[in-house]
Amino acid sequence: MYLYGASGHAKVILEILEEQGTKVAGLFDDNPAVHSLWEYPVNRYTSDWNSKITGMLIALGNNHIRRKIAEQLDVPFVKGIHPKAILSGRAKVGNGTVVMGGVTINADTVIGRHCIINTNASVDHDCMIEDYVHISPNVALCGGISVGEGTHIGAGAVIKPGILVGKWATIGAGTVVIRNVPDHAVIVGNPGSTMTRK
Ligand SMILES: CC(=O)SCCNC(=O)CCNC(=O)[C@H](O)C(C)(C)COP(=O)(O)OP(=O)(O)OC[C@H]1O[C@@H](n2cnc3c(N)ncnc32)[C@H](O)[C@@H]1OP(=O)(O)O
Repeated sequence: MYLYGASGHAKVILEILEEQGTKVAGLFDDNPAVHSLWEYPVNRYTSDWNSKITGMLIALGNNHIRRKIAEQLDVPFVKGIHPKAILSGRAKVGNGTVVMGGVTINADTVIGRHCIINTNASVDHDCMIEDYVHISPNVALCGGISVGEGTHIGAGAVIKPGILVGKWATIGAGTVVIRNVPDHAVIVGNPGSTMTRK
């Protein structure tokens, strides 16, 4: 089992895998100055590794970069689920996705591939979360919400039931979303509205 990315996000994923009892052989990072993370070796990735890798998670928080790396690598992706996350037996989680400690995912919710469901987030019943989404710490998604590919929901945001959030949108930290969000929008505040700069 290997991770791609040797940042702070990788530290959290490493500890999930340690808790799961999954043996991690090492990490990859594009920065040639990085040779280890804790006791784990960090290598540069080349296609020679493809046949040696039986499980991989991409430990990169940026949704665009995570998609780029996922599309480049020809390896099997696995999921990482913290033992102290609460997952309904009727929820589905795609490969490449990580679910951090304290998360709750309720019935009939579907989470796509290469998502991050971060510490203490709550994703309630009947939600549909597409690939490469990051749901940050302490986010509350009520029931029946859809979140499009690549969207980042900032820490502590709250989204009202049944809301549709578009693709590659950004919801600022602490935002309260009460209306549907178009693709690529940046929404902040309470009630949430399009971000403007002075
Ligand atoms: C484990 C982990 O760490 S997971 C990582 C979780 N990360 C997050 O939750 C970060 C979420 N990111 C944010 O909230 C950011 O502020 C963003 C993406 C919404 C905006 O970032 P930037 O583009 O750098 O915007 P910037 O900081 O220049 O702010 C622009 C304006 O919007 C306002 N603004 C920015 N973010 C917010 C917010 N979350 N809520 C309300 N207003 C905001 C600013 O006050 C500023 O207003 P002003 O021009 O009147 O002073």
